[in-house]
Amino acid sequence: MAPKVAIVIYSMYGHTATLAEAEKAGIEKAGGSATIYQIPETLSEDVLTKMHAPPKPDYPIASASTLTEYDAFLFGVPTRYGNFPGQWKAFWDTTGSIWAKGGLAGKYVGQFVAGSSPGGGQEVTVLNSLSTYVHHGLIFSMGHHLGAGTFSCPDGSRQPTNLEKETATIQGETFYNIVAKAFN
Ligand SMILES: Cc1cc2nc3c(=O)[nH]c(=O)nc-3n(C[C@H](O)[C@H](O)[C@H](O)COP(=O)(O)O)c2cc1C
Repeated sequence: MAPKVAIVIYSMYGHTATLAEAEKAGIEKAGGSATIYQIPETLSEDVLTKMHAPPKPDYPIASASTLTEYDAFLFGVPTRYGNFPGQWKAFWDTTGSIWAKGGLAGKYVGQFVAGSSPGGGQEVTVLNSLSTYVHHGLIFSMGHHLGAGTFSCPDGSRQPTNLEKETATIQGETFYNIVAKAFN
């Protein structure tokens, strides 16, 4: 049976979304498939406009039940003040009970990141806080100690390079090959 993989992201300016597509390409290259979700936005349209955020990408919104439908996850996490965004905290707060009850034990997780400067964030806390719940949690790291990554420069103008997208694709392919072994 092939594992079902969800790539779950928060992306305000599109960098994390670009890496998510590259990760998905890697999973497909390995013979798997993946669905990209985004977690709910918590900021108002007015605030998003003031932050010059473009319209959201057209991905389905992840919910608590989403997490129970998949075997493995790659989380796309942009950096906010050296940590993960409040949107991710709000999502864990609403879904953490599922993780806490062990309802997702045996799931595999990995992550990739975006920031304004190389290594700008401490997003590892997303997985650290989760891995206490998720047995066999697979924290797969490639290149940057938090998985594939990109940086946007302070004005957001720098887009993910081909090398960064290639690293994300390699991470997706490798992640799927490792997880698929556990399902065969
Ligand atoms: C409120 C705010 C705080 C940020 N804090 C950091 C930070 O601490 N370190 C960093 O490297 N980048 C920081 N950034 C830059 C974002 O991580 C960067 O724009 C990244 O590309 C966001 O990913 P996205 O394009 O998918 O939204 C911040 C951006 C915003 C809007």
